[in-house]
Amino acid sequence: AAFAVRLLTSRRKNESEIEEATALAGEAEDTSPGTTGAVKPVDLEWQNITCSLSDKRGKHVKYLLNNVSGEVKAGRLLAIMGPSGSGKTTLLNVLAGQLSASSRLKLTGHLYVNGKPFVSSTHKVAYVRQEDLFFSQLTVRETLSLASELQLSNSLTHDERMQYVDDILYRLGLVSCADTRVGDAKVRGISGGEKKRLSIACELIASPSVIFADEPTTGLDAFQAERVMETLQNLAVDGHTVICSIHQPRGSIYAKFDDLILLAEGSLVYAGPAGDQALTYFTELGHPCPQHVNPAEFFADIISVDYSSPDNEAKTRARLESLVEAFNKKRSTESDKVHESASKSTQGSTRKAVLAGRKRIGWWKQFRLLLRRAWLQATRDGPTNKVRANMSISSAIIFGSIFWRMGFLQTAIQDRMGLLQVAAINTAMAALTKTVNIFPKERQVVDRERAKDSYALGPYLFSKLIAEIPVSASFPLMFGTILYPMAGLNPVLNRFFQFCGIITVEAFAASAMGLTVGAIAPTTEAAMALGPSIMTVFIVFGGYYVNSENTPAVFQWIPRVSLIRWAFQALCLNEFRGLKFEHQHTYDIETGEQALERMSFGKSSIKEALLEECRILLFWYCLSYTLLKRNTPRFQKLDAPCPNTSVKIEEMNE
Ligand SMILES: Nc1ncnc2c1ncn2[C@@H]1O[C@H](COP(=O)(O)OP(=O)(O)OP(=O)(O)O)[C@@H](O)[C@H]1O
Repeated sequence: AAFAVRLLTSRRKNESEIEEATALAGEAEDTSPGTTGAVKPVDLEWQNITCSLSDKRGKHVKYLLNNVSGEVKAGRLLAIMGPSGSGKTTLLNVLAGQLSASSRLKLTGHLYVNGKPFVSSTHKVAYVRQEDLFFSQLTVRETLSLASELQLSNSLTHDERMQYVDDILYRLGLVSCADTRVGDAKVRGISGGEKKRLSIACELIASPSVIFADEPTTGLDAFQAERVMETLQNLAVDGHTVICSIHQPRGSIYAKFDDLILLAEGSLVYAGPAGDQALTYFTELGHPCPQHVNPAEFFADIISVDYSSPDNEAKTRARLESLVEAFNKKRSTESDKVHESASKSTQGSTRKAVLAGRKRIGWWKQFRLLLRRAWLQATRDGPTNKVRANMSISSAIIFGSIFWRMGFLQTAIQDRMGLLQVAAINTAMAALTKTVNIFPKERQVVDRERAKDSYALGPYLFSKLIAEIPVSASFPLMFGTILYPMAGLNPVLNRFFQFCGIITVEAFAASAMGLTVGAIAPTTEAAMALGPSIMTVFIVFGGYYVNSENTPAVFQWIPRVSLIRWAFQALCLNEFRGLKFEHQHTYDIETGEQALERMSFGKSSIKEALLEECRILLFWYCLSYTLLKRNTPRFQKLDAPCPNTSVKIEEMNE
């Protein structure tokens, strides 16, 4: 059935045939829930959407959207245009049911899906955001395959799934770059336009009926922008309902729009068919579009307020107000007809409104898929791994040269302790900075995927931990293998292995702390500032600078939670037990055990210190889990307007 839809719709583009094709898809979807690719036709209608912003004391500040109404039918491409700050993204978010919740916002209005009131929990929409975020080391095909495995029904065989992915690659013109890695700032991957089309492709996997795209051409050159819009147009032709916000598109792009909404300062200036009808409407109001001028530029000119001088501002504002008023008048005369057609579509609709709620795949399957992705991401990230390897080797050589063959003189006791503290700090810092550098960006991708209910947080965090063990363990091992013999640490083979084991566990604890920092901090920059600051406190209470017995009572909890302290303590116990030092005076330290007594480590064991380190690791993991869970995005509720809202808005306009 899916195939029939595409064949029918790609060859014949007139509306009645699209209706026929989408109806066929709808029926197929109703009878066979495992089918992919079928698009249920969805008409959206919204009435009197008003979004107001108030200050902290609840006083009204401004309207982000002011009594906005409109509609879009299945198989049509609607463009929302308007100057910057006019409310395009806000309207798009409201229609997608994804306006971020805020106590300062109040959202009222009506939203209908195929004539039925919108219910957020049962509606599935695709939302292509402005920023394209992916796992950079996966290829285009791998990215899509994983999305398909996470989002599609279990009843599909591997071959069917691959066929489906190939089909989407083909439809979105991504075949030529299917096996190219997505790439990032460090490694060049696919182009900006290809990234945007990949974003659309990922959203298409679940065959959403409605596709929202927020400024899909921003940052693209003219050719790429044209291709992206062509893709959206084709999707509309395939039966999807497509709504995008866009800034001043060029003429050839404007020609692709079926419907148009013009917004200015949150108010409607026009809503209706694009093309000649829109131009005729403005001509009738005394604003003809000059010949050979791009209509999109013409609209931008007449609905923008010019702030270059008070005179210009007054003039352009008066023009804008008259346009808003004229459209309100037009709308109020048409409103009776709109209500009639809305009630007809409610009665006529026998199919379910939109995509039915999809069942998420099982925990272990999620874990396996995410483990594979995390593994590919960790092992393929050559530049990052190379930098980490170079850092581990060079810091080991530098510290090894400074603490070269320390020997067993009295002075070597201080040197050994200094080196062990430096090793603990270096290991923790390297693991922390790597995580806080990468995780905030990865979190954005994960947040988006989780908003689509692709997987749960548990399998994600667990798979990340497991996948990173071999890669993350290799750097402390490199560091230890070079440093240990250079510095002449305890020359027993077993002690060397324990040294490597301790710093590896510490690296994981620091990495888990990095996850928590990344979960709190809004940006990578904030995480990079916060992470090392917290670590500095742990360094101060790391056992070397302040003896735990001299720690003021109020701070005594800090050494207990300091991952540096437990790593340092374990390293000291591993190093000093059984060592003998040359001594001349009675007050000299003769044995390693005496040195440990001085540090107040005498009564503890490596096992106990390692257990504490593991507890800290677990604590940071659990905290990251809780914080990430709490950060699940919340969306603003759409309330019904008060009966006298329209009066209030009219009063405000006056
Ligand atoms: N949560 C919010 N709190 C306060 N102000 C907001 C919020 N969301 C949006 N705004 C304000 O509402 C106005 C409309 O914002 P919106 O992002 O919808 O505009 P836009 O037309 O998409 O702009 P652009 O084209 O520049 O992206 C702007 O003035 C913006 O600052």
